[in-house]
Formats: sequence, C-alpha cells, structure tokens
Amino acid sequence: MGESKEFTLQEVAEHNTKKDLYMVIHDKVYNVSSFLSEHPGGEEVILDVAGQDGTEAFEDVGHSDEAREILDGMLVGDLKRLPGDPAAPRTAAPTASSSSSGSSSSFGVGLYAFILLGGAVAYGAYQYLQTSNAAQQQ
Ligand code: HEM
Repeated sequence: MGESKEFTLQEVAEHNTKKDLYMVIHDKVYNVSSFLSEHPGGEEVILDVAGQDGTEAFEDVGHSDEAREILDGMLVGDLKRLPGDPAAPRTAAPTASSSSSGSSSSFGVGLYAFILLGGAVAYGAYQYLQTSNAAQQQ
C-alpha cells in the first residue's frame, strides 16, 4: 500500500502532448504516449482526452479485454481527487457485463423516488385544503 504514485487532475493535465500524454481511466493514471500511434481507433480520439479523464470516452466504445490489458501495461499511478474536483464518471465498471445499456438505471430510480415524493406532498396539500375548506363552510 502507498507505493504507487498519486497524481492530481492538475498534474495529469500537464501531460497533454503527443510525446507526453497521460490519461485517467477509472481513477487510474496511464501514460499513453507509446500507444498513441498504435491505437486502432486512431490518434485523434485519444488526443481529445489528453491530460483528462477519458473514462467515459473509453467505456462508450466498449473496449475489449485486450484493450484493458494494454492499459495495465501503461499504468503510472492512481488519481488523487481533491475536494472540488469533478466526481468520478459513473460508467460501468470494467468487470461489469458487456452490455452497456444499464447505465441510466440509477437516474431512473432517483426519478421515481422524486415523483413519488412529489405525489405524497401534493396529496397532503390537497387533504389540508379540503379540511380547511370544510371548516370554513361550517
Ligand atoms: C489508452 C486508452 C485506450 C486503449 C488502450 C485503447 C485500445 C483500443 C483497442 C485495443 C482497440 C481495438 C478494439 C478493442 O480491442 O476493443 C480500440 C478500438 C477503438 N478505440 Fe480505443 N483505446 C483507448 C482509448 C480510446 C479512447 C479515449 C477512445 C475515444 C473515443 C477510443 C476509441 C476507440 C474506437 C472508436 C475504436 C474502434 C476502432 C475501430 O474498430 O475501427 N479509444 N482501442
């Protein structure tokens, strides 16, 4: 423990050139410079996330296990998120099933909870108005 190097997002952002290119995926920091010209998806897409968090870009493509093994060989350390840094993107973990269609479910649950809560409040307000109306009419 504690042996691997830690980088902040600021430090990763300094490595954003072709010859010195770091990239964050799932809060790990990779030095991708040597792989850039070999990437089957082209240099451009990787340069787009040079020095940044490329988790979403990487996972959106649905990269193979082979691609993840290549990543392992380029690991240089862990990302250290500071207070105020953007939170880690909520994409499927590398070990999750190959289907990428479930990523919106957490939002769905929150939305249902919100609607239920809103309904309960509206019902309570309605009941209250009914009773106070009835009281006035007597
Ligand atoms: C350093 C991180 C990355 C590694 C190691 C990597 C590796 C690979 C590998 C091995 C493939 C071949 C297909 C496969 O095995 O899945 C591939 C394809 C591809 N990659 Fe990446 N990739 C990386 C980052 C990215 C990023 C950030 C994007 C941005 C969108 C991207 C876009 C693509 C696309 C579009 C293909 C498909 C190319 C095709 O089939 O014509 N990759 N990548």
